[in-house]
Amino acid sequence: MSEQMINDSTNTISWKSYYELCKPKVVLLIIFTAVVGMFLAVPGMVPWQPLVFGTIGIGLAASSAAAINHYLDQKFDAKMARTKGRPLPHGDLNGTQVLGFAFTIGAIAMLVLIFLVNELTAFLTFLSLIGYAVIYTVYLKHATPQNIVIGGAAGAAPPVLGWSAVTSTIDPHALLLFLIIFIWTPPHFWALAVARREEYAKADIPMLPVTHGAEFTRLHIVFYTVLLILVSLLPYLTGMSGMLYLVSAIGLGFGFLYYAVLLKKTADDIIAMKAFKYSILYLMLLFAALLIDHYL
Ligand code: HEM
Ligand SMILES: CC(C)=CCC/C(C)=C/CC/C(C)=C/COP(=O)(O)OP(=O)(O)O
Repeated sequence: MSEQMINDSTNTISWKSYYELCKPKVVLLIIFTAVVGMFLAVPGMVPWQPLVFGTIGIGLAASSAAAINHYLDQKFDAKMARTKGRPLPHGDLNGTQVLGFAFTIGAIAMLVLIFLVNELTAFLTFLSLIGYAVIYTVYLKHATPQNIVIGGAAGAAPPVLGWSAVTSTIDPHALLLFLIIFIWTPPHFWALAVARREEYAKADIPMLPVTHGAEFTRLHIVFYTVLLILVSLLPYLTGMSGMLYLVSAIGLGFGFLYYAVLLKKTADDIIAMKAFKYSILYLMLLFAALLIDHYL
């Protein structure tokens, strides 16, 4: 192989690795919930500046948080099959490269939000970034099985960030969207954690199925899913959304409950992974329903 070809393939690997640091699929859904927040903030079309610069700023901040999480978690990631192939434990990038990348895109995010969106959105986005990348990753994750319940606040922030990008306010309706993602996070994560409990135990991370057992966690998944169905009715009950949203929320919610109850009954890890995958589809479709309903 020529030197040129080796260089080309090394470059491809490193671009792929930087991309992977951003947890692109998670960040894409985060961006979608933020954009829905933007659209719901106004009756007609969102002005293009907060739409474009808000999306870039929030997306880069979330990617920066994800890259910092890769840096701070590298020793734990190396111990789990699901995460040991990540760029740091796998040796594709070194710590300096990862931190350099995270701080660069984090700084760009902040500059874009401060100068091209508004200071409130920049401040709230910074809080979310620190909330996930530092408070959750360094402290909560290793301190308590309630880690993701509390840490979920950072992941639930994007609709509030999107809304404030457009209006420069923290709107009570945006807080309803926050609440939905906040309550969605435990069943989303615990479904995966139940299936991967042995790996979390091996890495010594006190996730709920490790500290309180799989059965207790499955019960909590059912409990939070019922709570999620109730909370998801609030946009309709407060007059923010209409019939299409209500029907979608109920249908999607009972779909989630079906998996939660099936998981409780069967205690099957394959069902746990199905419930986890459904949780992602659920959030995507619920926010799509909010968006479509807004323009009906
Ligand atoms: C504290 C909060 C959260 C925790 C602990 C959590 C945990 C996880 C974990 C462990 C995975 C598996 C990743 C993998 O296999 O590499 C995952 C996947 C995923 N999460 Fe979450 N999550 C949280 C919040 C969120 C939020 C707020 C969103 C979006 C709004 C989200 C969207 C996703 C998506 C789309 C995936 C699938 C990624 C893929 O297939 O590569 N998560 N989550
Ligand atoms: C807007 C903004 C700045 C928000 C940042 C929020 C953000 C990127 C949330 C991601 C949530 C997530 C994937 C948690 C899993 O972490 P984990 O370490 O438990 O999972 P892992 O084992 O897969 O790394």
